[in-house]
Amino acid sequence: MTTPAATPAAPVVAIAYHSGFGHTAVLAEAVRDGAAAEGAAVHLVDVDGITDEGWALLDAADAIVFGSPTYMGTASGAFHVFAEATSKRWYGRAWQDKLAAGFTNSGSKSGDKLHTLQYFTVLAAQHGMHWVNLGLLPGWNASTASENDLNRLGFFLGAGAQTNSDEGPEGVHKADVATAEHLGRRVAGTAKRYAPAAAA
Ligand SMILES: Cc1cc2nc3c(=O)[nH]c(=O)nc-3n(C[C@H](O)[C@H](O)[C@H](O)COP(=O)(O)O)c2cc1C
Repeated sequence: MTTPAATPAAPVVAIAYHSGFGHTAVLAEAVRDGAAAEGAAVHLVDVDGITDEGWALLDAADAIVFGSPTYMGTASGAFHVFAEATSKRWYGRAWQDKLAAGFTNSGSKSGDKLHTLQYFTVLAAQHGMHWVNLGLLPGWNASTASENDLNRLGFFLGAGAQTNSDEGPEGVHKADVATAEHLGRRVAGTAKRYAPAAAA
């Protein structure tokens, strides 16, 4: 007698983000859409003034995607306040073995965004989380390439976006939005395979 194949539970992805002026929020929503398209239950958690309900959503997630604008070459002050407050989880190893990933947005093409993504990886490692990288080759790096390529800014650690300093949230580059969607799909797909709760 054959038993039906187990249907894995939908993975739960939480996006812990800050956005001072709404640009990074557009990317958070794109990560959400990508993860949802891959079958995840997704929660957007604005970490600026995070509530008990927000903390509970993060605690219950299989994967937490960190997102922040790059301010002065690192994550924003509000994100750092949140990161320091995660120390309570760190003491109890509450996030051990969850998946983690990250995205950032800034005004310059580079703007030292790599440092923000690296900061997220260290935060994740301190919590014993497993980092999910972007998983894309760099775009826009050949004579035949286009600025509309996925991963047009060529990051490997996570999704990097650039928004012109004189444009509002509607100016977030469509290729960067698509790259953030890709990250959401990748995190949800990885959670289906590896996250303890999703595989249970
Ligand atoms: C205090 C401050 C510091 C900034 N530092 C950087 C930086 O280091 N590199 C950069 O490229 N852009 C920098 N910017 C520009 C922001 O990253 C950019 O405006 C971004 O789109 C803001 O995203 P948000 O609307 O989600 O806050 C800075 C902006 C502010 C307000």
